[in-house]
Amino acid sequence: MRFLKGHGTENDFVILPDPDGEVDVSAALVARICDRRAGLGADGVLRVVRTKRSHEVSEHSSAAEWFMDYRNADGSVAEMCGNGMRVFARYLLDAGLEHAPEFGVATRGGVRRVRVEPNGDITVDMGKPVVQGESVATVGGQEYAGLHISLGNPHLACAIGDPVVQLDLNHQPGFDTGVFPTGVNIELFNPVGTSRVVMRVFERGSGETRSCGTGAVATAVAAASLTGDTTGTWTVEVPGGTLTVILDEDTSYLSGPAVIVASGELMLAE
Ligand SMILES: N[C@@H](CCC[C@H](N)C(=O)O)C(=O)O
Repeated sequence: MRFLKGHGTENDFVILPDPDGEVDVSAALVARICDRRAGLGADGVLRVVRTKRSHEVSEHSSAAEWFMDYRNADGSVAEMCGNGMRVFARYLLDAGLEHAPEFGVATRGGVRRVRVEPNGDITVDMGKPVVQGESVATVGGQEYAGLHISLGNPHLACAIGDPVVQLDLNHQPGFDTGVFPTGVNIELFNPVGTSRVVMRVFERGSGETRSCGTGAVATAVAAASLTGDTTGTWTVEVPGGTLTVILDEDTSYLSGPAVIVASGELMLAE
């Protein structure tokens, strides 16, 4: 099976081109591919399927030619992946399967529009974030309050007083399974000056990653709410780089770099 490897601010993905939807990618295979010692190593897998060949998207998604079949490193599926979408778009452009400056991609969370910026960065229209209430994450015995926000996938974004660089995110943080029955992506952030935050994330299905696009948008929403704003441009610094989030009245945008770093033949099989 042919593969490519790419990343967006070091949130890294294995890309599996499967235009006709012929490959049955089991959870076990995804977990083996993402294993950083016995496999290629990645935070997730992006299977590239023609929307009309996918059985998972609704009729209105057929407006987009391509479906991003996203899987977490443990093989679980997710509705949306912001950095994955930017890397997926880079692949489509490099392969000549889509053309700049703008096109749509189908996901389990609906169609997302992507745009190529003059500097090569890729921007995704992430849709309107939905604040669903408040909840609490527990890290190292410490409780942190935050906002429950949906970007298609679930997030708990917590502003904390302790420096995020000092947190131990080697273990699953605690969360309220009554509020998040299918799990949650947990962002911990420090506001640093005007419209800038430093963020770390523990992703559902992947553990700590060096960046999370949907998490960056959730973090911007939570940071903005502390200032009483709902709109504006936010710089989100993550261990793997810097992302820009724009919040407006109707939607949100995520921008940053996305690169393909390798391609080859995968020897792993079902
Ligand atoms: N890294 C992604 C989010 C991937 C999905 C997430 N782990 C989930 O299960 O919801 C991003 O860049 O948004």
